[in-house]
Amino acid sequence: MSKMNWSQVEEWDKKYIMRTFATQDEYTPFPIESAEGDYLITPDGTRILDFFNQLYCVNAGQRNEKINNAIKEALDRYGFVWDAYATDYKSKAAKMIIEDILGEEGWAGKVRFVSTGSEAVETALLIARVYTNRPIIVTREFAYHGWTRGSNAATRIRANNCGIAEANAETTVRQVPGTLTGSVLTAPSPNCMRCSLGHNYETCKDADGELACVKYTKRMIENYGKDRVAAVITEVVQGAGAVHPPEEYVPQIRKLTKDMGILWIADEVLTGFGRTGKWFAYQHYGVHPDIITTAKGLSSSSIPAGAVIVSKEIADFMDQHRWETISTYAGHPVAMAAVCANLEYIIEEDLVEKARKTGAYMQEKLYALKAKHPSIAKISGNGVLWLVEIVKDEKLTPFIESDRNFSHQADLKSFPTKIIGRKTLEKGVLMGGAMPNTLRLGASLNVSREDVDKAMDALDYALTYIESQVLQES
Ligand SMILES: Cc1ncc(COP(=O)(O)O)c(/C=N/[C@H](C)c2ccccc2)c1O
Repeated sequence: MSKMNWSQVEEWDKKYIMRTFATQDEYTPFPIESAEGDYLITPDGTRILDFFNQLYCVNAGQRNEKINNAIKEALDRYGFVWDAYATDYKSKAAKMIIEDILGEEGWAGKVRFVSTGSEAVETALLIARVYTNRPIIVTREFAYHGWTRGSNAATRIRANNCGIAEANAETTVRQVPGTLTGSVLTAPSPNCMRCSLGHNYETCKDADGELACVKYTKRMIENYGKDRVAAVITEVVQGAGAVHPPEEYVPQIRKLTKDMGILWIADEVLTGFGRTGKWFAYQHYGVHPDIITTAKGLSSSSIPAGAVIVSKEIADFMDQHRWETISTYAGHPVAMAAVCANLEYIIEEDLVEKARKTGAYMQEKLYALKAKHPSIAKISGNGVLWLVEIVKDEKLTPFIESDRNFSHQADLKSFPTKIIGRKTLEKGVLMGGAMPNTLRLGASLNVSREDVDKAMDALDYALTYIESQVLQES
């Protein structure tokens, strides 16, 4: 039991900290006293299984011993030096990424470290624009690429873009004035179950097998002028927007960008470093991007770190030019020590293969639940990142009609993902999703089979409850 005065912690938390996702009146502190593996421990000693894996970012598990020891060792020497200086940790981290992890593919040239995923995307967008000398970026519906001005201009989560809204009031939300979306085009998301083009996976491919959403993307770029477009940026699996693409999508986006002389940025902030059962999610498709952005699993969030990985061609070009971005903590020596230890741990423990095997087990368990629960319409995913579409009936009616285009005006408590989250917490499991009708499941890459079973039992309990509610209403 903690000796901390937690009522004081909660009082100060509520009194002095600005909160998001809720008004101050709606907000109630959720105190966490410590964390371990896949568990969060509350001040009264309750252990909660975290199937959010925080924000799908603690790949090596909480308080990983190897990473913590490396941080302690680094603290014997550092302090802090900014990115202008070379340190053993930063150079080793870069070498491990380019040679030890990506060396076999042969395309990756250099790395630039930053502190967050948004900064990695900001850097990638800057590099893509200066390298091509073109202004336009193509993003997709429901994309999440960060909250900073450039990365948020490529984000298409309406609730994230829409500024502020009063709680459940029918007032119009107040947009963020001066948002920079003008230089970003929006292509359709490969969201087959609720396709914005009115297709479904069976009907959308043309005689050559091209997906309708890819054809639309091509026509949109042609209409704008491909010589004005710097890059297409994609999450390989849309994390916040919760969309796992059909297998044809990524190879067709790679072909489209190569054919049109446009860069492909793979935003692997959430999917990178083993999350999907490969080092990077693009590797499931036998292609490679021109630029990767990453964070989260780069250090397993032990200390904030992000990175941009660019091709040899882009690295050679940038090497011949003076250019400037300064992020004070980029390449922080202690963060780089954590990155090195994290990558060594993933390699030594073969976490990527463990994630792949856990993915097969989770798929089996989820399909067993699908056979039992009519509210599960679709399961998609791999590794330790799974999406579960929740519906009201066999006509696939969503509980929340606005679905991925919800705004913060909505009654957030009515979202099935929030209802399910409240019920799984009764069983000691944290679970949910940012989108109203789509659960997103994740844990550390070395989550135990017992903990997967515990999460599935909690989900079974929650789905039974939500289906009973639908029956009562009908
Ligand atoms: C593909 C991608 N790119 C960039 C960023 C921005 O990284 P950051 O936060 O600046 O380090 C993120 C962050 N994900 C957010 C926090 C998320 C994840 C799951 C559900 C809801 C939200 C991301 O997923």
